[in-house]
Amino acid sequence: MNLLEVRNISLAFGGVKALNDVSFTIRKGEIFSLIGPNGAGKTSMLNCISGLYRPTEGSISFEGADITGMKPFKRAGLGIARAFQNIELFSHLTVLDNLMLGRHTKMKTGVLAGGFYWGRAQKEEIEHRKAVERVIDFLEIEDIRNIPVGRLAYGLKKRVEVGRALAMEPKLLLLDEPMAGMNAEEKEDMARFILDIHEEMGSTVVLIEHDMGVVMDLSDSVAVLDFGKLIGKGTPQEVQENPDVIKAYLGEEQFI
Ligand SMILES: Nc1ncnc2c1ncn2[C@@H]1O[C@H](COP(=O)(O)OP(=O)(O)OP(=O)(O)O)[C@@H](O)[C@H]1O
Repeated sequence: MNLLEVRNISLAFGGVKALNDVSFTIRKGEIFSLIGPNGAGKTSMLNCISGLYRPTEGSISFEGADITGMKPFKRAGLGIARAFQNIELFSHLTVLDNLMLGRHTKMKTGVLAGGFYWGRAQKEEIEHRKAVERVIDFLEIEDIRNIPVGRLAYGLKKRVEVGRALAMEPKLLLLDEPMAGMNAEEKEDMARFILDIHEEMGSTVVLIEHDMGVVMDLSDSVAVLDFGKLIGKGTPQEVQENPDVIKAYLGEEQFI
C-alpha cells in the first residue's frame, strides 16, 4: 500500500528550478532514500512533503488524501514528522523538555483548558511523559535527559533531534542528513537506530544521506535526483546499475 504519492512536482525559486516534474511513491513500512549530488533538490523535496514549501506544480497525497496545500502543523497532526539537517532544538531547555515539546501536535488540552480541566490535563501529561520516556529508552539517552541541549556534543544533539521527531510517534519520519558531521561510531549508532525505528515502531522513513554505503545498506527503495529531475529509482541494486545515475555521480568517489 502506498503511504505517500508525489505526482509531477515542480518547484521554482525565481529562475532556478529546484524540482522539475518529479513523481514517486513511498510504500507503507519502507525505508526510502533520496539521494543526488549537492543542489539536486533533495531538501526541497523534503520541504514539499513536510509542507514548508508549496510546490509550483503537482500534487502530494498522504494515505490517499491530497495534502498539497496543507500547512506543516496539520501534516504533523496527520503523522508526518521531520528531523532537520541543522538541528532545530531549544538549546537552553533540557533533552526531556525538548522531547515533550515534540509531542505538542498530540496535545488536546491547551494551557487554558488545562486550568479548567485539571484532572484531564494531568492524565494527558502522564501519557505524553510515558511516550517520551519510551523514546529516551529507545535512543539510549537516559543519562542526558536533564541536561540542557546546548551543552551536548554534536552527535548527541543529532540523536535528540531525531528523538524530537520520534516523540510524535510518526507514521512518516523525514530525516534530512541525520548522520552529517558524525564520526564512524556515531554513524553506526544512528544507522542502527534508523533500522530499529523502522522495525520496532513500524514508521516509514524518508532518508536524505550522502554516505552511499549507509544508503545502500539501509534502504528498501532509492530515488535519485539530479538538477531537480528524477533520474532513477528502484532498489539499491537497480539504482547502482542505472547508467544515468552512474553518469551523474561520475567523479564522485562516494558512489559505489
Ligand atoms: N529557499 C530557497 N531560495 C532560493 N533557492 C533555493 C532555496 N532552496 C533551495 N534553493 C535552490 O534549489 C536548488 C536545490 O536545493 P536543495 O537544497 O533542495 O538541494 P539538495 O539536494 O538538498 O542539496 P544539498 O545536498 O547540498 O543539501 C539549489 O539550486 C538551491 O540553491
